[in-house]
Amino acid sequence: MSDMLALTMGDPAGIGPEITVGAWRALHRQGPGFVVIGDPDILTRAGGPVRVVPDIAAARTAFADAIPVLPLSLAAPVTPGHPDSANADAITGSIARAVRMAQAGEVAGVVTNPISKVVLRRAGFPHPGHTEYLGELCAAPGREVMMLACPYLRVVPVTVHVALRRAIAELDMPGIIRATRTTHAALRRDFGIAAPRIAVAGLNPHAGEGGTMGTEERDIIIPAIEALRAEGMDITGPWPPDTMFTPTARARYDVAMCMYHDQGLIPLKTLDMAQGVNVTLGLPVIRTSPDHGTAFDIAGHGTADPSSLVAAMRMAAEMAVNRNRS
Ligand SMILES: NC(=O)C1=CN([C@@H]2O[C@H](COP(=O)(O)OP(=O)(O)OC[C@H]3O[C@@H](n4cnc5c(N)ncnc54)[C@H](O)[C@@H]3O)[C@@H](O)[C@H]2O)C=CC1
Ligand SMILES: NCC(=O)COP(=O)(O)O
Repeated sequence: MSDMLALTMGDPAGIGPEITVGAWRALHRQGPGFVVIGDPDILTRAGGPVRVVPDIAAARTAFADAIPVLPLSLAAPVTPGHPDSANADAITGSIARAVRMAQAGEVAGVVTNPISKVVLRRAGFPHPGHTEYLGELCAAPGREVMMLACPYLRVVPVTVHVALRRAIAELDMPGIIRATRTTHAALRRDFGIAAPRIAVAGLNPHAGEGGTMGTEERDIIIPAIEALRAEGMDITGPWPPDTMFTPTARARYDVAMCMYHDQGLIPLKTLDMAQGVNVTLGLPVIRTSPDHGTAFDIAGHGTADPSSLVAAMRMAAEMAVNRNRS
């Protein structure tokens, strides 16, 4: 099994280049090692010692001394903080190449730098984000599940990048069951949790208060929980969302299945944005990323914290070891 990871360039006008340099500084002695698929000049400008390499073997050799880069050309010059949709093909091309390398076994996993969804959308990119694009690249559309994890909490949003009104309308029993089965299997295979304890959030205040504050719990969430329990899962809920993230409540579960994006991501990022990692479950390739975005407001200032990218690298390497073992 390869011990190297592929790191995508992300949006070159965001903080990706500087956190890449910061992550290399944190990891170049002990690893995990990584190779960047991106523009070497942008990384040099961000302060990194950079070495252009022809392949993964050369990248492994170079990693202790410099950031190894498999070069990729940009269509437009880069000004930090000012993204340009002209670079969309290079940004998505970096992701596609990283996935091909993982599929070929050249790298143990893919770590992605942040992209801007709106910048890619303007260039015609049809996906809401990496997660769905990865499903397509792995020929497994619809199998991908987003999870965010930090040392204190794991959350899976059952509905993801849709307007809140649509998330509520689209919430259904098959969606909850699919996301929970994928999460259960991934916690066993990639995270070494033999019998995952799963907590399911309600959608409405007080988890519907017996149907007086909403009926989704009664009609959708409870039937899904009962079906999953019948499969043998250790699963509880629906829990009132306002109290299920307290320290006492969190001690009772390994993952919280959340009904919409912000229900899970707000507690996670509030608890520990610096160590938060975004993981894609359910795919044949391992993929992690920092939990934050492109941070255009501080790009090029030299103040971006690389901790989340470092945590993403470490988590991808640990997942690869667990997956290999299982
Ligand atoms: N995995 C990915 O590719 C992700 C991409 N995004 C995209 O990023 C873009 C910007 O999203 P926002 O909501 O503004 O979130 P953001 O995470 O980029 O920024 C939110 C705030 O946190 C700060 N921040 C973020 N990362 C930081 C770091 N490493 N060090 C220091 N400060 C940091 C920023 O300066 C900003 O004030 C959007 O287009 C969004 O779609 C957002 C999340 C994940
Ligand atoms: N809020 C999480 C996020 O935006 C990451 O999305 P993705 O690009 O990993 O699909």
